[in-house]
Amino acid sequence: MMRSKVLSLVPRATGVCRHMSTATKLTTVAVDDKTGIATLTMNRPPVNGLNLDLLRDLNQSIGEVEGNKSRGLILTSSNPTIFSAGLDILEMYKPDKDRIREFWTALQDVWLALYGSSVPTAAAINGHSPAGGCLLATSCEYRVMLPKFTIGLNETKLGIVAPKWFMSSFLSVLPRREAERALNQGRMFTTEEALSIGLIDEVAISKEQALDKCAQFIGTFAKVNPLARSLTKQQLRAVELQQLENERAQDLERFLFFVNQPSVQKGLGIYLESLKKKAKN
Ligand SMILES: CC/C=C\CCC/C=C/C(=O)SCCNC(=O)CCNC(=O)[C@H](O)C(C)(C)COP(=O)(O)OP(=O)(O)OC[C@H]1O[C@@H](n2cnc3c(N)ncnc32)[C@H](O)[C@@H]1OP(=O)(O)O
Repeated sequence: MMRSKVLSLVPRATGVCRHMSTATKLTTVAVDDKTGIATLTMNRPPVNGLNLDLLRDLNQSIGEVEGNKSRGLILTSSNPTIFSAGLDILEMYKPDKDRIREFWTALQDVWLALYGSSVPTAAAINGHSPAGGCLLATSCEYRVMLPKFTIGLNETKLGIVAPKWFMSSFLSVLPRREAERALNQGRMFTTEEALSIGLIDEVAISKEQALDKCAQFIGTFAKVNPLARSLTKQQLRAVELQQLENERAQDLERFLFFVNQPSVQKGLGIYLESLKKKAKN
């Protein structure tokens, strides 16, 4: 049996105010004593929407894994049908002007930390993974997904535009022609389609099997010099990482300008309503 050391496992607060800042954790990190692999689990009901609090916790947890000499990181979800619904639209709809800056900055931080992580990373995608969920999955080096779910960057379908660094992660996984078409169409892929196009690496029949397969992938580096491996990864990813580092401020301003356009706000409102109606039916 796996002996896990839970590094941070604090119950979630039941507060209802969406802008409430809490000291509670929306992620947990468990390190397997035998393999040394850390499993980072997102736990923000109902859909792991990436709000400011979850992004901050993710960033802190990735930092914890970097700091605790783990052999690798597996990203997954405690929700049995949703990996992550992507960015929490409530953060972007009628936003608070200070909080939205912190929100986007935290998202940039998470991407820089995950895409640039020095340890091998894998995503056990145990549920739907649209937009920001797909960003997290494609920031990892390996993806194992359960059947009958969907993954993709659907931004154009929402009338919004994925930033360049979302595209970079996508392009690090898919051939350019496929990535370009999927991005322009805002296409969501089923698990089977994602496998055939190369957006995911393997299909697993259960979360447990997905975690095993991710651990096996990380295990393939056991005999590779860790410093040589991590410097190689960082060199391969340096251009995209450096580009966001250099353009962080402009990227934030671009986002703020776009999100505050009346037409974008209107579109987000309609989309939120459609999600709520769907949830009621
Ligand atoms: C202007 C911005 C500019 C640039 C930004 C560009 C980058 C953007 C990246 C993004 O990530 S945008 C977000 C994109 N995400 C989506 O389109 C996913 C939307 N959600 C779904 O498709 C589904 O909810 C699901 C994830 C497939 C899960 O389906 P399920 O049937 O299990 O749940 P349900 O739809 O009933 O939802 C439950 C509950 O959660 C609310 N919800 C869902 N997704 C979001 C979200 N992304 N943000 C906020 N809230 C979300 C949904 O409304 C329901 O709420 P309710 O219970 O209060 O009705």
